[in-house]
Amino acid sequence: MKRTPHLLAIQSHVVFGHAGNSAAVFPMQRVGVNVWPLNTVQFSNHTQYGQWTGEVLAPEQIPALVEGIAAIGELGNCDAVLSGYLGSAAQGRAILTGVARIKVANPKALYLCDPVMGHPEKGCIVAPEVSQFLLEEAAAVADLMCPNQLELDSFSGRKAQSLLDCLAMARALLARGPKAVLVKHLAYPGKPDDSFEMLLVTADGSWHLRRPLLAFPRQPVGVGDLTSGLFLARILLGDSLVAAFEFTAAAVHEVLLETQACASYELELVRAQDRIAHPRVRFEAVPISL
Ligand SMILES: Nc1ncnc2c1ncn2[C@@H]1O[C@H](COP(=O)(O)OP(=O)(O)O)[C@@H](O)[C@H]1O
Ligand SMILES: Cc1ncc(COP(=O)(O)O)c(C=O)c1O
Ligand SMILES: [Mg+2]
Repeated sequence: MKRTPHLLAIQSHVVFGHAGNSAAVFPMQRVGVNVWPLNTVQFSNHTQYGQWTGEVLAPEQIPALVEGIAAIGELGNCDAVLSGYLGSAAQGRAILTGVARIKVANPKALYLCDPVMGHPEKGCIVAPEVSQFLLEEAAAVADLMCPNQLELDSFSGRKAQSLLDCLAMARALLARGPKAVLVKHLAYPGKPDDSFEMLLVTADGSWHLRRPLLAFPRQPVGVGDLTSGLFLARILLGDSLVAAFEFTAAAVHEVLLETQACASYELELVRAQDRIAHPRVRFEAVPISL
């Protein structure tokens, strides 16, 4: 029997609704991965509501929890680490310490870094030290990176001018160390208004994918976290990078269709669970080159 992969997911938790681990853990479990959630914050709800209660985990707790798993002899079973929103560069460095410890226990373990920087227009931006940490320290260690356009622009220090420009920017990030860069959400002058686009860039090639842009009265939150979680889960389950990319686009689109049909602001993950595991739609990743 094939072994079920294990994945340590280090990101935020919200009590109500879906963002961070609260958007990613259940879908990753639903597709067949054992998830070890390590919650960097526990908030009442995601920050786009403009108000919340809760606490941030002290950075030293991250390596301490990893050591606890090592002490019971389970760390070698960790196949991957996923990290998302960071409260501080110190929390980021604590994650890298944990990743290094896990790579000693299991040299094949993968690290996916979602370099969450938030949206200035949504009033959620990270400190410059966090952006700098992500580019200068996390990119060198990460096997996979999943920025959105804003994060890619921030890494490049300029705004993308075209699709080929996005490709060049993703390649520049790839050159800093990751084996693959998934741009979860493209934005560039000339992009068709009715499409939502993503890009996958690896040493072997680059692929572009389009899916329909759905209308929402308020943009749902947690879509990026769902995207990076499913992408890593499918890679652990044996998909190629391109197959994982296509699966992720389809499964996320299914969640958004369900969410739109329910006129819900929060992602309808429970209602969409069978569609996550077995997406009915399919989007093709089309090879592109400079
Ligand atoms: N097919 C779609 N139609 C409409 N909006 C979408 C679609 N797919 C994703 N979105 C929205 O696009 C945004 C996701 O991209 P972005 O915000 O750049 O990434 P992240 O979720 O990591 O912040 C979210 O606001 C999400 O709700
Ligand atoms: C607590 C928390 N975690 C993570 C996120 C990231 O969500 P997204 O996937 O939409 O970038 C947010 C967004 O508001 C949040 O409030
Ligand atoms: Mg995000």
